[in-house]
Amino acid sequence: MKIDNHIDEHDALGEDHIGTSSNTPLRLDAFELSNEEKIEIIKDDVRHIMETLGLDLTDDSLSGTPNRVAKMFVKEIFGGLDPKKKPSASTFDNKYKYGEMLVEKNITLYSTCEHHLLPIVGRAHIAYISNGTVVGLSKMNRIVDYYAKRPQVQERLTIQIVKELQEVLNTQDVACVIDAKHLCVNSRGIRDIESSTVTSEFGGKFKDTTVRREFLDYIQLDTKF
Ligand SMILES: Nc1nc2c(ncn2[C@@H]2O[C@H](COP(=O)(O)OP(=O)(O)OP(=O)(O)O)[C@@H](O)[C@H]2O)c(=O)[nH]1
Ligand SMILES: [Zn+2]
Repeated sequence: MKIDNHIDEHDALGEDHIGTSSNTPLRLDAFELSNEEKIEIIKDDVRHIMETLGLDLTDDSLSGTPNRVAKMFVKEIFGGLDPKKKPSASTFDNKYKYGEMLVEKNITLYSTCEHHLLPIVGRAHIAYISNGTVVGLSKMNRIVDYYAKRPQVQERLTIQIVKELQEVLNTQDVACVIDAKHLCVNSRGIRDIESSTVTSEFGGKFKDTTVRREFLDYIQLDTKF
């Protein structure tokens, strides 16, 4: 079981099928269609859903919706399924010998729940301790955005962000906390508007309680979003 154009270096497809990896579960033929071909197919699918719901697609407010939704899926909210969109993370030597943790906090997060295809909205907080390499600050926000733009569960998203940065920075000493609202919980089903979900992944030195505490103190998790 192998694909040539795999979605990123963490995605060994075989592992997904036994449910033990943090990879996005992908079909073997995930990369056979171009984005334009995907848009054409999804457009028909959305039109079919709308017509099944009884909507009149000749109405000028609705007629453009299938195309609009298809483009939004492929190019925007699920754009992180396209490996070409993966941000290249510029790294630099830690010439200044900065030895403390660096925290990039309150990174705006928009993702989509893979169970209901409803939005997940929140904040990601990242920390790392340099092992000789530093990464451009904005690249951390870009990595969050790339992995968020997929159908996701918050647990997997958190782990994918940490794994990516561990690779970019060549160190295990990376941590990520995500605090997010799931509209599938807030706006339907149980309809609990107040609840949010916190997930975390602590690698290397962040497994130490004092180091972890320092990170958590910096991000003060009562941040509202
Ligand atoms: N673990 C986890 N669960 C999630 C995430 N996003 C949504 N869910 C949950 O996925 C579950 C899907 O459960 P189902 O019982 O199949 O779906 P449902 O009948 O729509 O459930 P309700 O939301 O309770 O109405 C729900 O409990 C969601 O709250 C996530 O990121 N992580
Ligand atoms: Zn959901």
